[in-house]
This record gives sequence, C-alpha cells and structure tokens, in this order.
Amino acid sequence: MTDRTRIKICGVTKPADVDAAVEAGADAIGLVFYPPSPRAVSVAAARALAARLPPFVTPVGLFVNADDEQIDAVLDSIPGMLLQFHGDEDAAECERHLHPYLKAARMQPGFDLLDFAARFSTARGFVLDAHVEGYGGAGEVFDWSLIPPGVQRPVVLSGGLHAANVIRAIEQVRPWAVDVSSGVESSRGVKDAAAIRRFCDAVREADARLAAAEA
Ligand SMILES: O=C(O)c1ccccc1N[C@@H]1O[C@H](COP(=O)(O)O)[C@@H](O)[C@H]1O
Repeated sequence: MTDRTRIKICGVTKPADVDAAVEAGADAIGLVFYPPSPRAVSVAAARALAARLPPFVTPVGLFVNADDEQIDAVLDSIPGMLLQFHGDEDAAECERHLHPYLKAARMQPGFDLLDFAARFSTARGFVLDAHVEGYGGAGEVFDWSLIPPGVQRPVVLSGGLHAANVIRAIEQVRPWAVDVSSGVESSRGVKDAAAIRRFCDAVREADARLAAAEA
C-alpha cells in the first residue's frame, strides 16, 4: 500500500495541457502515438510537449499495435519516456525495445489478469482499461470487481475515470496510479485545465480519506 496515488493525465496535445497537468500535481502525462485517436500527436509535437516537463514528471508514450520503426523514432527523439502498449502486442513485442513499459489489459468478464501478468513478466505495471472498440480513450468504466487480488506489480486504474468517481475507485481498488483522458476534457480530445485540477484534487482527497481511515 502506497501513501499516495500517482496520477497520469493522458492524451495531452497542447503546451497548456502539460502545464495544467504539472500545476495540478500529475506524476505523468500521456502522449498518444495512435493516429486514429483524436489525441494523436506527431513526434515533433510530442518532443516539444515533453520538453516542458520538470524533473520527476514522466512522459509516457502510448502505442497501439505500432511498428518498431515508429516506436524507435519516438524513443530516439524523446528521452526518459516510459512506453505504454495499449493494443494486442505480445510480450516479445513489448520487450524488444529494451525499455521500461506498461501493458494495458482490456478488462471484461472472463479475462484472467493473473495469467496475463505472468505472460508480461517484464512489464513495470498494468494499465487496466475497459474492453472497448478502438482500444481505449473511450471514457468507459469497467467493473472494478473483475480485478483479482494478488497482482504483484503496480496497477494503473483507467477507463472512464473523472473527478466524481475517482474517489470511489481509489477506495475500492487501491491502485498504484490512476490514468485519465476523457474525464478531463471539455469535448472529445480537448483537455480542460479546470477538470484536470478537479481530478487531481479528488485523488488527493481519496488519499487523505484512506490515510485518516488507517490512522
Ligand atoms: O486516449 C486515447 O485516445 C487512446 C487511444 C487508444 C488507446 C488508448 C487511449 N487512451 C487510454 O485509454 C485509457 C482510458 O481512457 P479514458 O479516461 O476512458 O478516456 C487511458 O489509459 C488512456 O491512457
């Protein structure tokens, strides 16, 4: 059990989004390299966005079934990036860049997360998202009771989180981190600084409640 829940604000596309996330206390920002997404950014744009980050705030590069050349181009251009594989990649594909990565698990009834975690033995953590068409960023919540106890690596809870449900999510799941995209937007693909602030404040509120309950 950690004393604070880490926060990733995913799908930033503008300098103001990065600044809003950092000012609100986010630990990571997500840069989407998946062309069909309304949040997709070019390598050059992502490099400029990542360059705004202060130390200890991590840029995370999100890929969906990308080819090696695309991933290597991003890694060559943006130092210090954590990879997030959000598609159907197998463990060998995730590992061949010799780079730390998170693997997304598409949660639905019958999905065996413990078996999945064993297959991705080198993943630094698992982003648990709803099983949706289009792979992610859909604002859909999954049934958190599908998460089994005993996942031995950090769980990053995602899928349809927003300021009004993240406290309940943290109290129920106790994740290492939460990851949000749609829930901090004013319209699809457009981040909202006030919503980012509300989300981060709600996470802090959840942490404070848990600390008080455990004192
Ligand atoms: O953000 C996207 O557009 C995206 C596209 C394809 C795969 C994943 C994507 N985002 C990730 O999806 C989850 C849930 O997002 P939401 O909060 O429900 O909108 C999150 O992990 C994003 O990192």
